[in-house]
Amino acid sequence: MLALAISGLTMRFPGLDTPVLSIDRLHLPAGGRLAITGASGSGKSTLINAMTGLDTVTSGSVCWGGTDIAALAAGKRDAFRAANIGLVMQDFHLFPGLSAFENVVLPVRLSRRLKPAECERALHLLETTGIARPDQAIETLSRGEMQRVAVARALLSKPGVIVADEPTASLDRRTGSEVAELIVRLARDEGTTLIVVTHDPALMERLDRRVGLDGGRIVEDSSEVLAA
Ligand SMILES: Nc1ncnc2c1ncn2[C@@H]1O[C@H](COP(=O)(O)OP(=O)(O)OP(=O)(O)O)[C@@H](O)[C@H]1O
Repeated sequence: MLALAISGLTMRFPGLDTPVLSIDRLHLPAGGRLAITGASGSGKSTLINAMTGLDTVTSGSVCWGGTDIAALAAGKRDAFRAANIGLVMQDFHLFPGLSAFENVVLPVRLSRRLKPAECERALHLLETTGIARPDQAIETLSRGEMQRVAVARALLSKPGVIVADEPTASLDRRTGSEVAELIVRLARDEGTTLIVVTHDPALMERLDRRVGLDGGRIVEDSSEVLAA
């Protein structure tokens, strides 16, 4: 599991006078479970893109267990993300025309040959996430099942952290609640740090800390409220 230490982080975009994101300090211990909330446009996706290295930051540092990914070139950030960060997105990002199993192993297969142990782990993760037929075509699964496949895929390479961007937002309440329970349980069982952007109260209450954004700044931090 990985600890996160963000400091002096800003993200600016061309044509805008002020930074879209300005985070003085955000630390999360290894194994921590953090919810990020905030209104539309408050900077949640921009923060996720910065902390996962999907975007280049304007200034500041984003350290995962001692590696400052803000100081890495894009190619090295991509390699760090592939090795250390499991991503789960709102709209699943699965590939039609492939089976559930093929979707889980696709990111590894795109970079190198799949090892037999990874093949076994993919099948085990699909079983753990409640997918009974690994060879079922992905487009025939229910939405809840699709998100379960995306969770299994995120965990295949034993990442130190799972970052999920509104993972239950496109699911109905009951299915969303089941997926929320699954993500938190697997993060605990697999020993990964967990960071989730969510408005979902059922998911938020399963995490130990909530940070709220407004105008790209942290305006609320439940751990500081508790410490005060
Ligand atoms: N590439 C970009 N160029 C210019 N402005 C951007 C860019 N990306 C994001 N922004 C702006 O940054 C602000 C924060 O956007 P962001 O997508 O991070 O918000 P969000 O909290 O994730 O919103 P939502 O909940 O609606 O997805 C918004 O005002 C958005 O218009």
